[in-house]
Amino acid sequence: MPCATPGWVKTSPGCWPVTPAPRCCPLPLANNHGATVPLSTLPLFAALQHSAQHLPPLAKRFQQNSQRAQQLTFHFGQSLLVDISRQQVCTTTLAQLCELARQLNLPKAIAGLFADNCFNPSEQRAVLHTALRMPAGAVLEHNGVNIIPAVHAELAKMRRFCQRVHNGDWRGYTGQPIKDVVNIGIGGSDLGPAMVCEALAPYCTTGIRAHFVSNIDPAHLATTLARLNPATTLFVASSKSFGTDETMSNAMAARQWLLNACGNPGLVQQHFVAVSTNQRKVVEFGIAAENMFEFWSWVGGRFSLWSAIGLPIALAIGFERFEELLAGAHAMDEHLRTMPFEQNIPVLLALLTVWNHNVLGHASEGVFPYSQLMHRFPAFLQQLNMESNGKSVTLSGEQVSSATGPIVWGDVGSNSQHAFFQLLHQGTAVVPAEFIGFVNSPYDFPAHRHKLLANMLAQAEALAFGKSAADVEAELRAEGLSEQSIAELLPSKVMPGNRPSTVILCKELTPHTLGSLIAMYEHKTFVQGVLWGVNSFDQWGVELGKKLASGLVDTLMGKTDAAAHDPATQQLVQQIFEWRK
Ligand SMILES: O=P(O)(O)OC[C@H]1O[C@](O)(CO)[C@@H](O)[C@@H]1O
Repeated sequence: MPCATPGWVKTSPGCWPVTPAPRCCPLPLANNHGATVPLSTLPLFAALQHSAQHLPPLAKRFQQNSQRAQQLTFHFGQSLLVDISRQQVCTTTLAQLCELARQLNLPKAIAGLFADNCFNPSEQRAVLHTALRMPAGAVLEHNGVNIIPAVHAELAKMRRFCQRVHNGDWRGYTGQPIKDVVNIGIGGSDLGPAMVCEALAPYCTTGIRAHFVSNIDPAHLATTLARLNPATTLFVASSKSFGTDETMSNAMAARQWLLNACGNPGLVQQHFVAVSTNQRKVVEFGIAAENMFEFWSWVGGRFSLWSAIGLPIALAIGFERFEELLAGAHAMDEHLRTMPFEQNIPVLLALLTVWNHNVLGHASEGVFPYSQLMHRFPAFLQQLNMESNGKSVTLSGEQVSSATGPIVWGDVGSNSQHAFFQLLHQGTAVVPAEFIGFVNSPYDFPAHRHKLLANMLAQAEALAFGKSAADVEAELRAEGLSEQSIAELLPSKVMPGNRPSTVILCKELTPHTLGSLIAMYEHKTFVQGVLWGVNSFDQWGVELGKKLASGLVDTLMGKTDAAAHDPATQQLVQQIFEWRK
């Protein structure tokens, strides 16, 4: 944001309305974790573009190299592998991409991420979410103070709280133990915990049911409360800023619901805890400071599920399982920090985005978990990646010279096969796909499990190798079709193939594996941002809409005129007034 003082930048806590008032801070002179030159100006990038003009078909690549599948499969421990052999790359391309990353300062940026040297300049904040999953004995200094003891002190507070809830020592206004926990938050204060609780449903054995309310649509809160007993319900008001309108409105309405039931404001305390960085606002809201779980400005909202924002996860799956999630993420941190780029999974995945998006021009990335439990994973990834890398200016404020964040989208398999995979196979847009599969499942119906994985494998194969005109013709001929019918049907039945995909195969969906998988995508996002030279840790693009919405609330409540708005908005406001009951 521009500021009156040249070379300075206006910052805010990243929420609206902004309190305290925006302040001015010096802009760092040099960016300390991004590429110092644009990707597109490097001779190596031109070489990659040149090589992309003559890509052999995937079928030919496999024919010519019998070791291709093994050479392009990367293992993470004993329970996760990433197979990129169906991407339009060879080992030479990968070596060039890795060299490109080195030329774009990636080694320094990765080291910086683990050493308090990764910075979010437009909000004047450090980026230290990896500290949240470091073991107790680790040391990570921020402003001269080792922050790991504070991280573990907060984890210990969460553990004690979980024990009290699980043992039935934390009781509601009638003296009954808590049975349901409702997380009230949005964006990073909702998507991560909601996704993890759903993904780890088989581990939700503590007897505490977790619910999530995020939307300002009253249907979300109303339908959730309708299923609950206020006497046995605990609310977790979750907001980094404790100023987000949706969360505050839902939290206030939930408090009123509780008050209506118990009739005594003093008893509401037993049903509300908060997770935030803003103690003043939490206390102003009426939640006691001792019932607040803290995290820190150096944790970005979309990277925060490892902090106290993960409290509903720990309540649902138990604290020990939550620690396994953290350990899985830490293992991926170590992988990113120590592995050479040529075997570094998050780095390779980010480089494949550069290859597919910047070199080959594919505008979106599809992510398809073959797991019903991973239903919310694409939505989580959308915030993680698109809020981080949907940027058009570099860290130093210049317009970017190449495309940044692709559109990330997806849904679970096999459902998505019956919805939009047609476009993936035969549409004019090529969508690089990431398939995520799990070999084992705690559920019965073994035949279903075989079918699920078979479908995933089949999709990757069909995308890569397609079906040639010769094969289609032979098939139609075998069916005894006339020459005319064959000629008519053939074009619609040919599958072009050569459509890139990655298969991420995991042994089982455990807390540890899920932690690693999420951290893998966090690091993929971070590395992409470094390669594009953007600030992956701010989100100024969402602010204008929040401000306009606030003004329009007054208009819809009849307090202000719509005249200040554009003609299209005025017309719609008029229609709302006419139709409103
Ligand atoms: O946790 P908070 O401060 O309520 O913010 C919620 C979400 O809103 C955003 O700021 C975007 O509006 C996200 O970045 C964040 O995760």
